[in-house]
Amino acid sequence: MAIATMSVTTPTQRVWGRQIIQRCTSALLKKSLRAMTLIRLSRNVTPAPSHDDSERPMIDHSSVRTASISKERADSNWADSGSWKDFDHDGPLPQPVARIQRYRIGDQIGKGGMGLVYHAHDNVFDRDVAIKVLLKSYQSREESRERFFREARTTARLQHPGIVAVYDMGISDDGQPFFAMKLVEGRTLSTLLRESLDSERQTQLHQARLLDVFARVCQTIAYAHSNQTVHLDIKPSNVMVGAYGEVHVMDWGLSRQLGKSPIQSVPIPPAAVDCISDEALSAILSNSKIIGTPSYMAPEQARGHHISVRSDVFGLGALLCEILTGRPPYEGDSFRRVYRRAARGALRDAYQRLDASDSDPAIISLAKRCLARNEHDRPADAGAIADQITAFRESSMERAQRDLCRFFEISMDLFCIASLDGYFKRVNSNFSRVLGYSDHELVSKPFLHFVHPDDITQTRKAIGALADGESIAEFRNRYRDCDGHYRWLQWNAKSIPEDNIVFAVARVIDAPGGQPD
Ligand SMILES: Nc1ncnc2c1ncn2[C@@H]1O[C@H](COP(=O)(O)OP(=O)(O)OP(=O)(O)O)[C@@H](O)[C@H]1O
Repeated sequence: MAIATMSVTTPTQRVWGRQIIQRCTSALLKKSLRAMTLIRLSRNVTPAPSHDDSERPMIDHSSVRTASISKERADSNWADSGSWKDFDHDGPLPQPVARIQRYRIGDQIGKGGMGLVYHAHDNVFDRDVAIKVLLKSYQSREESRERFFREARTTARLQHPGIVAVYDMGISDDGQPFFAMKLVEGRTLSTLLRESLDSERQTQLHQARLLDVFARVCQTIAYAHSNQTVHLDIKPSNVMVGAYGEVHVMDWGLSRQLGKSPIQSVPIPPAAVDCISDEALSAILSNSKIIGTPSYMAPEQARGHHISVRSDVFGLGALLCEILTGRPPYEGDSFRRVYRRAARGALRDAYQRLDASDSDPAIISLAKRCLARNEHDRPADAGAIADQITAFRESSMERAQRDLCRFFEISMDLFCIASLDGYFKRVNSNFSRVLGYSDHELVSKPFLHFVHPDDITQTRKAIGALADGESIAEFRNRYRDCDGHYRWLQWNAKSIPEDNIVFAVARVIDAPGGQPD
């Protein structure tokens, strides 16, 4: 393999030569870094929270919202964010904070369709927890109380790292139904998606992280499916991502145990969806007991037909659609418009947006299959989607590793990965061609061992700058070859401080006479 030895002669050519070196080396660095990033993600390395993260509130206050049902659902854009539950609306009166001897109740951290969620301290175990209290307007209704406790029981029964642990449930000292659960300190996926749209963080890296979250949601739902449980309300606001990357699927309030707790919904005939007036449709829907969130809902669920694990598969497809395109499958300026689209399975717009996204075709195709109008055309269950995501990530990792090896070996340059503690971790074959040492000799001694004594100080300075997080360091130094001669190298390096490593590319810039040109 050729070794890059520039033999430029005139000053103009020398400048041009340096520019080429810089351009080549930084392009190579960029490619290798991208490959390494994919490898890190595929290995499921969870980055430590950034400074950005630590400065945010620990709890996602942005998802506190008023969940209104009946009247407001008809004329607001509620369908984009709210759940449409088969129970009645919340009253306007403020709810007194529940009193429970065991817990010291703190700030309200969220409000859902059925309850208020508080930060609390468990005096018995001396730990912080979240406490959900049934909304006051439902407290007198036996059906609502039963539904609320069913949510607690279902969540407690499903024991999985992706589902919050429920610690306790009961009636507060002042008569309010409540349950206590693990406090998730993090943000909802809807907040993360909003951030990625708002900022320049809509990068390949960011999308890969979101796909990682999606894969974990699939695994959690797969576990629920293996326990005959369907969630039926999968959407970004029901996924919480903790400060250390843990992913929780929240809000099992609408879930059903297949065969045990069927939904007694009243099917809506296609003619009703298409032809009747908005008012008549509202009246039918109020009595239909259909559950879910129309923007993310499978057609059979929206029409009140038989639901199955494949209805959740559609919900996962809807989640993936929002990750890839920034928007859910169905949108509209009124609840009823969104509902009609969901009931008809009007997915053309979603498919077009998916096709236009710059995501990998394999992932786009998976999203479209999950969103198939006919449930039998969808993957069989969440486990099947999790398998496909895993296969995709593994093949991405293999590709990235292959790319990295290729960059290493086809490079005309000396290409290495070094750790900030002063050792090469990996060098390409050009090192031994230029310097004459074996790879083993190069990686087993500190790299300063090979550097000319007069260049050690400035080499240390460059490494120090990289360790301090400076992005690219360019410098020159002399390396001693196995015959005791020194070769001038021009370096371009970039550090990945969180992994304690440096990528570096060097070119030999010996000029006749042994001086750098
Ligand atoms: N265990 C928890 N730890 C931290 N925050 C929580 C926890 N449970 C819920 N929350 C917060 O409270 C909010 C309301 O949660 P809840 O489950 O009542 O309803 P929701 O899923 O947001 O809404 P809906 O029931 O209308 O779909 C959540 O969006 C979340 O921000």
